[in-house]
Amino acid sequence: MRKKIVAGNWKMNMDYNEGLALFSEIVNMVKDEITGQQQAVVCSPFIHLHSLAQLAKGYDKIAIGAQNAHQNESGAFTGETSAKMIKSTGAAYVILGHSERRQYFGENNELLAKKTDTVLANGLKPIFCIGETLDEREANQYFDVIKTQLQEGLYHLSAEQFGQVVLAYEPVWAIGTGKTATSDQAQEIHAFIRAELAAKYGQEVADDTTILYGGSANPKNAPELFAQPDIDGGLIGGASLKSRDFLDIVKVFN
Ligand SMILES: O=C[C@H](O)COP(=O)(O)O
Repeated sequence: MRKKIVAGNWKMNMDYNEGLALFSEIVNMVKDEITGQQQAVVCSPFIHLHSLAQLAKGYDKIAIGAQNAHQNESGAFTGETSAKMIKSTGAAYVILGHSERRQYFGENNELLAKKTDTVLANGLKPIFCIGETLDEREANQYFDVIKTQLQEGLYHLSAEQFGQVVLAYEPVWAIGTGKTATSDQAQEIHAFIRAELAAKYGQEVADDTTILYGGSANPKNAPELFAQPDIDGGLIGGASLKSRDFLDIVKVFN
């Protein structure tokens, strides 16, 4: 049975103290209100990781993640953060290939394949993002775009390695725009992704892979999105910055 996950992506928000205050609220709510088997993950800026991991100690329903990692193990890469450093904070997940990294920092599938290897080698789980832009959707290229992102970014992994990967489908046109994919649109792509995984790795691996939806998800639309058979949770941006909204989304799986 695959894991249900609701991951918050704080992006470049929250100074150190604001982040700790928000996370403390989240931990209290998770502890008191989560009755299901779902996992809440908070992906914060690097500066918060260690402190959040300390606050989360002893609560298995909440885990910490980073939003990026360098592809090299260590070295002269001023300003970068390695997977080993992230692991040492107590974090368990790393978002890779978010569309903002692809768009603003030039991250392509080839680079993301290397980052995935480094993250896995350090015992972290990638939350690997894929999804089409508005132009690609309007040109009806979205299935091809997603297939290529999977092939070039992840298909070099063995089935065993792939078992550590969480996927996040994020249509770029729905991120931060208030324009959510309909549950039917999202389900169509999630089912497509799962069929692709079955063709590559077999049905068992496909059935065990958690595939999140991201893009203007909120407490109102999450119940319908998460009710779809192939949507196993969400990668939440804006709504993860408010503890009540984030928790209400996590609670959809109670
Ligand atoms: O990583 C999260 C996604 O980019 C979604 O962001 P959003 O919920 O603000 O649209």
